This record gives sequence, structure tokens and C-alpha cells, in this order.
Amino acid sequence: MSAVRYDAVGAVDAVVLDIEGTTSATGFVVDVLYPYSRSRFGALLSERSTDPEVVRAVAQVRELIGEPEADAARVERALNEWLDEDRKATPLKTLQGLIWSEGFARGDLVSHFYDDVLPALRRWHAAGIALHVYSSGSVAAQRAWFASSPEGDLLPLVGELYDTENAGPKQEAASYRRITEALGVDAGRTLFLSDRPGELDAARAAGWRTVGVRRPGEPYYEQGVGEHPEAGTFDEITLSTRSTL
Ligand SMILES: CSCCC(=O)C(=O)COP(=O)(O)O
Ligand SMILES: [Mg+2]
Repeated sequence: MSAVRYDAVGAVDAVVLDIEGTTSATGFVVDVLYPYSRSRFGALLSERSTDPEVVRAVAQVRELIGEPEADAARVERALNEWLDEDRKATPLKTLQGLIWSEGFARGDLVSHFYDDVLPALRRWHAAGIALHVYSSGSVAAQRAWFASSPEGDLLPLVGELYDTENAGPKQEAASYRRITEALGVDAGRTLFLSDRPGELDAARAAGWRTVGVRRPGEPYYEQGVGEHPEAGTFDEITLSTRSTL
């Protein structure tokens, strides 16, 4: 796999990061985070049934399954079915985010990053490149994820956090246009790193630059990333901004 260089003048002002499969192992999410949330959905739904975020997420679950009267047990069953399918349904992610952020704060959970990721993020941040996140994981989950890394609190490295609630579905170009507008940066100077071809296609359709991150063992590794430039690790991605040239 050849290294990707973005070193033309004014190449990149901002990098937007996908998490699962890109900065971090899908295996960790599925084997550690998913069981943690699965075992706590029941308690969350019964003990915090009046929490506005829970109320809103439960209403969204009922709407998605087409059962306006679904009780807590039915809602929990739907959440677990989506977990089994790894379906990135927004209310599932909202409820997982509530559970995980408490788990991270309590010290039950510590996030995972591939070895090449944190050095690259520090390098890019030091070079003046803004780092943002766009993940199906909720903003609350993303914040906890970066705050509780094996190397401590990484939140000072990252700027804005986007999820399917505040930006929209990751496979739709409109979501990336929304982020461009919110960030106030040129689409053509924004680089999206993701493992999923559908997300990369949507970002490119919105005028973003893209690099597909293909890590052996990840679910999308065999499928590849189509026509997008690709990198096996963040070490292969050389970035610079106008100000550094
Ligand atoms: C800290 S987010 C936890 C991972 C997760 O639930 C998820 O759905 C990540 O999906 P991504 O869009 O980052 O591939
Ligand atoms: Mg991903």
C-alpha cells in the first residue's frame, strides 16, 4: 500500500475522524463496549424512564420499530437486536452513550486506539491542523472515549464532535455539507478518514478530500475503499497546511 501525501499548498486545514475501524478496533467496540451496554439497557430504561434524553430515545425506538405503544421490554429487545446487527440506529447510540460515559467516568472502561493513531494526532495538532470527529457513536460517547484513553485525556486534541443526531447519517453527502457549514472551513481543505466506502463516497460528494483507512482484520478490509486514496496506518498519511509551507 503506498503512502498518501497531502503536501500541496493549502492542502488540509481540518481532519475529520471516524472512530470504529479507523482510529480504533471494531473488535474492541463489539467485544467490550457492546456487552457493557447490553447488560445495562434494562436498568437504564427502568431507572431513568423520565430522563429527557431517555424519553426522546425511547420515542425514536418506538417510531423506528413502528410500535408506538412498545413497553420497556420490547424497546430493550429492539436495542439488543440492533446490537446483534451492529445497526447504527441513532437512539441505540444515544442510550449507549449514556451508559458508556458513566462507565468511562467510573473507570470501568478505557478506550482503544491503534498504535499509530495518537502520535499522528499529536503531530497534526501541533502542525496547526484542526481535528474533529464524526462517528455513529453519540457525541457523549465520543467525548468519554477521548477523555478516557490509555494515554489520558485527549480532548484538548479534538475540536468539534459530530454524530448522526447533530449531523445526520454518515452515508449521506448532506451530512458532510452540514459539518462544512458548521465548521466554516472549505470543503476542499477538509480531509475525512474512514474505513467505510459508503461514508467516503458521501464525503467526497460533498467536496471533501478522503483517505480510506484499511487495517487488516477490520470488517471492511477485504471490500476495500474503491477509488479513494488508501492508507494502512496513519503513519502513511503526511499532512501539511498552507502555513507550514
Ligand atoms: C466512541 S463511539 C463507540 C463506537 C460506536 O458505537 C460506533 O458506532 C462507532 O461507529 P463509527 O461511525 O465511528 O464507525
Ligand atoms: Mg468506522
